[in-house]
Amino acid sequence: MDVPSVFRIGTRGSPLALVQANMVRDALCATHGWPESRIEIVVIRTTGDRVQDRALAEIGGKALWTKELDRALLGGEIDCAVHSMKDVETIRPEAIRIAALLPRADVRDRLVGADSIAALRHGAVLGTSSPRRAAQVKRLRPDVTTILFRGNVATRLAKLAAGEADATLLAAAGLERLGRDDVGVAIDTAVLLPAPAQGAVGIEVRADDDSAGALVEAIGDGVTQACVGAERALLARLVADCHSPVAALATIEGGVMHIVAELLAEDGSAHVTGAIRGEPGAALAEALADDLLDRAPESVRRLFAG
Ligand SMILES: NCc1[nH]cc(CCC(=O)O)c1CC(=O)O
Repeated sequence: MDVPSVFRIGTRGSPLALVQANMVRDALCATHGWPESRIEIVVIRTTGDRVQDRALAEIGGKALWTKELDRALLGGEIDCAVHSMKDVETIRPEAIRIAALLPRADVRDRLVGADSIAALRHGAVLGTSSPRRAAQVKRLRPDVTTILFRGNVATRLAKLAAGEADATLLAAAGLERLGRDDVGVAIDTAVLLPAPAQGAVGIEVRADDDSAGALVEAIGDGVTQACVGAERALLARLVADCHSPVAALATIEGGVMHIVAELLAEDGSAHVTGAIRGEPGAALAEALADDLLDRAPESVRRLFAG
């Protein structure tokens, strides 16, 4: 195989992104018997990193975390790009391929600032920039209001400590990777269903780069790829993305896939949930998406499927 002497991993520069890039480096070195010096980590600044003061959905919405990495990948500056799959747009350029997913971490959200959603004080303020988390908490607690919380994990925890909100929700996976799993309490997925692809780190390559593709595929986890693939197929069928108030979780047990999903009105005043069990794959997720759209109240359905 034609292998470059140095394998370049492209990543964003946030502390979480760097940890995730290091995880990919370690997996590649362990699997291929490479010394660490074989890998170069290339930090690329994205639009999402620059713009901190507005709702992500407002600033032109799409590809905030991926556009610059895509450009570097397609331009041959890097051999692969590492992403939190939760932040990767539903529809990717044809010239880019998700070659592997690392084994998925804890998929749950952690609540910081209270012991449970029920225990939030009356009229509590939740800091979040996630339409899904805002809608889910308002559904359970209509008295709660939300304010926009952006920035990386440390920034959000600092805002909470400064009293800007009573509580916030953060992905357990991100906290764990940053060594902060002492923070907050994990909320059961039966209470707060996570975002599609939450807890999954993906590695993309150029679709025509068979050499990088094979090297990266060797560190992939098949179950994670199937489950995250199904969650992303559900998003695609809904014409939704990471700014949509949608939650979904696919799991596989004994070769059977189980998908649970939830669509919400942005203020949590309406929602629809559903589940399906069957042969792993996109078709199963699409069937669940169609069922949810069929049953969704109008205030929910109008947010989805174009
Ligand atoms: N949108 C930001 C983002 N993207 C991925 C993670 C956490 C790591 C993961 O879910 O894999 C986070 C932070 C958070 O939601 O708390």
